[in-house]
Amino acid sequence: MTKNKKLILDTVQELETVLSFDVQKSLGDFTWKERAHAVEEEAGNYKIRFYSDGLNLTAKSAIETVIKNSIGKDIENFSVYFERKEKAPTQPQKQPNTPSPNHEQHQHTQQPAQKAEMRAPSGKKPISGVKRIIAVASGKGGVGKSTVSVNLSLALFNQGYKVGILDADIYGPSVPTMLNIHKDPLVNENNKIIPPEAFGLKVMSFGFFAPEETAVIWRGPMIMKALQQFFWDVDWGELDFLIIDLPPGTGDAQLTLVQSIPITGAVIVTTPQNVALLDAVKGIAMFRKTDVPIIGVVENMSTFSCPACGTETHIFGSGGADRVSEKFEVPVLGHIPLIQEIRSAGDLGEPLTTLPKHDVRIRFAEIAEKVVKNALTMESKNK
Ligand SMILES: Nc1ncnc2c1ncn2[C@@H]1O[C@H](COP(=O)(O)OP(=O)(O)OP(=O)(O)O)[C@@H](O)[C@H]1O
Repeated sequence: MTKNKKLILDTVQELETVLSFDVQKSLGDFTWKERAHAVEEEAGNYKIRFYSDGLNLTAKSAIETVIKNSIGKDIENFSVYFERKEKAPTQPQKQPNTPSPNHEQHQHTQQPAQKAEMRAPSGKKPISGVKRIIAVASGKGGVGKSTVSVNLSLALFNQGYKVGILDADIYGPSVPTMLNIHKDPLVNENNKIIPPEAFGLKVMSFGFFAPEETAVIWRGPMIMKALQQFFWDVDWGELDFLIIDLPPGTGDAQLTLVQSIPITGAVIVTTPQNVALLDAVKGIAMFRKTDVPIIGVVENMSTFSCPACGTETHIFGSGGADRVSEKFEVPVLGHIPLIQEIRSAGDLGEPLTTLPKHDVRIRFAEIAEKVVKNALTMESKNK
């Protein structure tokens, strides 16, 4: 039991790295570790004692959600116990039937936690030298998000921009393979990580640090800490665009990520199937709620080109991205066909956008032009 209490306290104290900037700011003069100061256990119930001096209800709710998301998977019965560290100079008269101002207890016994509001905090921290950050997202895995991230990055590079790509997909970091990078990043004299370069792109990926088989055991706080290092401890130099290949889905990792840095806009990747489109819709909703503009939708694997006769078949249905576009008033940036060459180019680390005059290169060039145009429009609106 004692061991459990220590483990819970250690885990909670590590959560500082996943707090939004708004909550971090509201901690004031107390550090997170000072506030999350003890864990008590009685009859299998764990009480996490937290000093809440100066915190408003929104901050408390966000703190509860962060704690619940971290330890709620492993421990069923726990409560966050908010109390004052410093006694108020004069204790107010206690009103009948009002709770004591000194503590409020929030029990989490099999009850859904209060959902923290999905609002983008104002305190986003820019990445030094990076002019625009574009998130490439999909509601579901395997739709070609990394393929689009890599080829879009190269298409922007082909148009003369300075481009970096950050592979934030902890569960399937495929960018190093797709760009054929097999060298480990070095650290410069200022202790900044130097991103390896491939085909003119600066590249950073979880894949450099965690082999695929170990990546899945990383827990939320570790992932967030690593991501934050990728934002602010990498020597990105001067970039016109940083493309971030997000992990698939719309969970807490994605949410924290989009709330940490000022994202110019998001590109949503989908395939024409209904199920993928529903996931794309969730992705759009997440970005809208966090005030990140949608640059547009790329429909991947839209048609199958028969390598023998060249016939185009809509094997996953058709018009999906157009339906999303109409419903949410977001532009369609382009359609990429399902062709075996894209898969083999990905496996070999020779992206098709590096080959002159290839149809896929032309399609991504058009997508990149629209991305630049829309991103610049968004940027000027924000000024
Ligand atoms: N248009 C395409 N035609 C043929 N193969 C494709 C196409 N797009 C992607 N692929 C292949 O599909 C597989 C999954 O693509 P990719 O890794 O880009 O998807 P993802 O959405 O990033 O997946 P994950 O969620 O696992 O990160 C890869 O083998 C890739 O080469």
